[in-house]
Amino acid sequence: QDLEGDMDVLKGALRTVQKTDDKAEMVRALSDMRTAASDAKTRTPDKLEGQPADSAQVKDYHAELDKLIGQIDDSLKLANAGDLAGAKEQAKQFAATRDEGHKKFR
Ligand code: HEM
Repeated sequence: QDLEGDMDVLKGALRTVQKTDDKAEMVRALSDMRTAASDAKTRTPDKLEGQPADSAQVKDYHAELDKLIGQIDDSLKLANAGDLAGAKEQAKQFAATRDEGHKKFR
């Protein structure tokens, strides 16, 4: 799984999160997003190729993905509690993190 593949999973699973009314399906989609975001942390975007692992930019890349993972966990908590509307509301915040990440690293 490369970074593009991780991003494609994020995109597809987010669409499921936004439209499903099935608790198990939503929990699965959010879990898939969590796995993809964690995997993305092990990849290097082209823009950061050659940057040392401890550089400010690489750290910021990881921090942006950790922010997304934290938001996914908040949504997962709600979904697991059966609050699908709340989980969807929380998932609206993913887009801002996505846009931030893309502006800086895509
Ligand atoms: C829910 C959140 C996100 C979604 C839905 C999303 C979706 C996508 C999609 C659809 C692509 C194009 C992939 C392709 O070419 O097939 C992409 C590329 C990319 N995204 Fe995201 N993204 C998200 C969050 C992030 C975050 C948080 C970061 C950075 C911290 C990030 C960094 C990148 C980079 C670097 C690329 C270019 C990858 C490449 O083609 O090599 N994305 N993203």
